[in-house]
Amino acid sequence: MRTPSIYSQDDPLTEALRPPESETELQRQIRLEQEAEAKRISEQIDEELRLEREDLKRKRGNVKLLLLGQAESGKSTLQKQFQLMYRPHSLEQERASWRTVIYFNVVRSIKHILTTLESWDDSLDDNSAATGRLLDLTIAGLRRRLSPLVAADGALADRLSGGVTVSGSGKGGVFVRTGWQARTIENALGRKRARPTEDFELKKDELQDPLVQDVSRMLEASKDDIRELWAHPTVKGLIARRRLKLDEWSEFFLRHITRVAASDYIPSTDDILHARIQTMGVAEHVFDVNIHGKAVSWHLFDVGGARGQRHTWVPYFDDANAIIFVAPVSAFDQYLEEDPRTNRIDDSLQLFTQICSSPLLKNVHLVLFLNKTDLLRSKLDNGLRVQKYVVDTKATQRIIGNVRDSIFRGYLQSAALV
Ligand SMILES: Nc1nc2c(ncn2[C@@H]2O[C@H](COP(=O)(O)OP(=O)(O)OP(=O)(O)O)[C@@H](O)[C@H]2O)c(=O)[nH]1
Ligand SMILES: [Mg+2]
Repeated sequence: MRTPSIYSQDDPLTEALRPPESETELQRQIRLEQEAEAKRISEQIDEELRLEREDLKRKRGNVKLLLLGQAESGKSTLQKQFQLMYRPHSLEQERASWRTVIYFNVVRSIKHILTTLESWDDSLDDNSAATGRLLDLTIAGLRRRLSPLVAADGALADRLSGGVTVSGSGKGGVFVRTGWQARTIENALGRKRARPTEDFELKKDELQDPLVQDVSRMLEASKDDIRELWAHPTVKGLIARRRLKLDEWSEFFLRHITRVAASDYIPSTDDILHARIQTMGVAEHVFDVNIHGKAVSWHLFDVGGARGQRHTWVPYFDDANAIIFVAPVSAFDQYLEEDPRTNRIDDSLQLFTQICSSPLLKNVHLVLFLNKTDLLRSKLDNGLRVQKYVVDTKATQRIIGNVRDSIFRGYLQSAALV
């Protein structure tokens, strides 16, 4: 009787694989080696399949979300809101580096006011010649005293951008790439350093940045002059006549100049949400979110919205799960920085139409986020009329009665949804 064998006599496959009765010792050795190698390969394949399955499982818990929209629509601000909700500690770590951005925003605003005043035609003013001369003298004094602060504009821009300039994306805007917060400190110290682990370390470094320290000293010394400039009747008059247009963040920081110019200033969360710096390329932010007890990783891609940046979005379309399209409804009286002939609402509508008709995005969930409604309300309260600005005929036809609703309808119409 044959000894029991692993080769079952009932299974035809096993029967076929049975070694021949006449197998020599050498042949047996070779066969066993081949079987061991086959087993190793099979186990390797099993392991690879297991890893692939795990990866797939992990990916199923991953959500890729794109934040799209024109420049200044509020994408990075929305991303900061996500950060506040899901990774507040990381915003805490960045807090001090936002000081450089806010100083830059303030210096740019003062520069913009002074430049506009330079080209101001005094025949537009109602004041008598004597009062006009007096006002001129006051402004000349302010300009002289504020000039060292205004001169820091270029150095602050370089600190933030690392000296990288972007052509064709607006007039002299400063763009930052992902990870700019840590790089700003590296640039300040002029050497590479490990990522900061403690808030204190970051604050200390930032406070040691000689440029930021200089600007802080100048701001503190100039805060009365800045307040005087901001409250000056000529400046107020130019704003009222819309000959001087200030961005929302400019007005915000100038209103809070006493606090911002204090030597121990650390930006508040509200300040960080108001700070303005343009995004370059695509910046990924990962948030672990617990949804009904299941951990999901949200990969939020915040993109640069200026026209010169939009080509960088396309590689991210392929495997996106959802898009939040950010539309600034208050922008009806504004024009693109990168193309001053194009109304911002018209550009936003066009962009939305392109996104909606892209075949790459046909299976992607789309959220239309109508942003800056607070500014829309205050503009309408101040008597601005949407019809005067928006040239997109489709949207304009709809702009009757409730303006917010009609802009919304314009978006839907452009997307061929109504
Ligand atoms: N008043 C008001 N300001 C807002 C709102 N959302 C954003 N902002 C401000 O608008 C400015 C521009 O916002 P960002 O988030 O930098 O714009 P962005 O879309 O990321 O712009 P790019 O990076 O150039 O594409 C910032 O100063 C924000 O504080 C809003 O709902 N209301
Ligand atoms: Mg941005």
